[in-house]
This record gives sequence, structure tokens and C-alpha cells, in this order.
Amino acid sequence: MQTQTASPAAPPPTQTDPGVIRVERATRHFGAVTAIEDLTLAVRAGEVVAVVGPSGCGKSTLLELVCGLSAPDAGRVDAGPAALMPQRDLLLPWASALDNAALALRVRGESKAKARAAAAPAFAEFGLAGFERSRPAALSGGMRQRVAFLRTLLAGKPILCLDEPFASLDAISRADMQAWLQGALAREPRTVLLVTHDVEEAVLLGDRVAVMSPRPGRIVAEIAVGLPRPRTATQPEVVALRGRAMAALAAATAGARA
Ligand SMILES: Nc1ncnc2c1ncn2[C@@H]1O[C@H](COP(=O)(O)OP(=O)(O)OP(=O)(O)O)[C@@H](O)[C@H]1O
Repeated sequence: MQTQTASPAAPPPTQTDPGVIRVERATRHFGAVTAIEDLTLAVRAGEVVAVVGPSGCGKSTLLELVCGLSAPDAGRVDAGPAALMPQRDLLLPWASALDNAALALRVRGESKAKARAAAAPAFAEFGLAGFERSRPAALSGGMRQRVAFLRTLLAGKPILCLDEPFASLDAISRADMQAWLQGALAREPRTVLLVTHDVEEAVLLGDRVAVMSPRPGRIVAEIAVGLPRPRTATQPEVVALRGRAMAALAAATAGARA
């Protein structure tokens, strides 16, 4: 008769903070195109990581994996609930700013009245007071971005994936929005994965800048920013870090060509 031995107790499941992102050697193909390959990135809860990289290197693909909109073909992606703010603001043109902002709550099953009541108090804080009933076409680009950001925030997820949130704005609105985002995250910290083409923006907003190689994208350099907020583009430390990040990006691009 076989002796039954008690199997050792399974280790307790690790209590992973829902704000943590772990991407380990992730690869994602689209047909013959390998968008990202062997990409590894770890983000701590509450950390803001800015991702920069050449056009088409797989930045949006990375965000989609983190948000669970697609799965890697190889490797692992572990992340808590994440809300995506896509490249274009994608506001519903026929709905008011308030209803656009409240959309995430409606999707979660809240009544229209409750969703509006939850979204309305944030309008003043987001510089949108008085525009609750305006349609997106009547708002400036910066205001539309703020409505889109508010909608992403109201989804109540611990992780925000922002895909070039300010790319469509002129330089002044962009600087305003960068300052505003620094304030918004100070008030309501979240884990943020911010994709941007703009290395200066990455240094202004990130705790860390992750540099991607050309496609197939991998993280090839990480630069810790470690400066108190708010930061300004003219600060010597910001200028120096911007130079380092630019050099890392140039090296990544040149390395891929060699
Ligand atoms: N759904 C898809 N179907 C087919 N190909 C795709 C899809 N999504 C992305 N790709 C391809 O994968 C590659 C990476 O695209 P992705 O949008 O992730 O790059 P990106 O770095 O965000 O680009 P950009 O800087 O231009 O915004 C590109 O070659 C793109 O054409």
C-alpha cells in the first residue's frame, strides 16, 4: 500500500498590489510584423513611467497588453486593473462634456443621474466648470483632453495608460496640460504608463523614462528622474536628463541600424 504523505502546504498567493505592472519578456506579433519582442518592464505602484521610442516601435502595443486589450504571444504581462486613454480623445460628439466624463461610470452600470453626480464635482478641479453641458466641438483641444483624462480617471482603476495624451496640442496648451497633469497626479496618485514622442515631456512627468528600441520594441535603457515636482522645462536638471534620454534614444536607434 502506498503511504500517503502530506504534500507541503502551497505557498500563500502573493498579494500583488493592483497598482503594480510587470511585463516579462513579452512578445506580440501582428501577422508577419513583430511589434514588440522580449520586452521587460516593471513599474511600482504609484510610479509614473514615461515610455519613449521611435515611431512604430510598439508603444501602443505595450499599453494594450498592460490594459488587457490583447495578450502576449510569448512572455507574461501582469498588471492590476488599468484604464486606457487612447491617442485621440475619442469623445462622443453628441454627448455633453459631463456625460462624456461620466461614461466610464455609465459603462459600469451607474444610472445617468448617479454618474453625472459623481463626475460633476471634478469639473471645477479640472478647469472645466461651466462647460458641463458643452459638446466636445465647442471645447478647446486642451479642454477635450481634460475631459478624456477625467473619463479615464473616473474609471477608478489603479493604473492609467496614457497614449500620447497631449500630442495634438499646440506648445502652450501642451505646457499647461503637463503642469496640470503633474498637479492632478500629486492630488490623486496612480500608477501611470505614459507613452510620448516628446523626451522633454517624459522627463517633466516621469519618475523614470523607459527608452524603447525601434521595432521590434524592447526597453533598452531606463533613466531615473528623481526630481521633486513640479518640474519645469528650463530647470538645469531637467535639461540634463533630457539630454541623457535623447542620447539613449539615438543610441537605441543607431544600434538597431548597425
Ligand atoms: N492591430 C494591429 N494590426 C496589425 N498591425 C498592428 C496592429 N497594431 C499595431 N500593429 C503594428 O505593430 C507595430 C507597432 O505599432 P504600435 O502602434 O504599437 O507602435 P507605436 O510605437 O505606438 O507607434 P506610433 O509611435 O506611430 O504611435 C506597427 O508596425 C503597427 O503597424
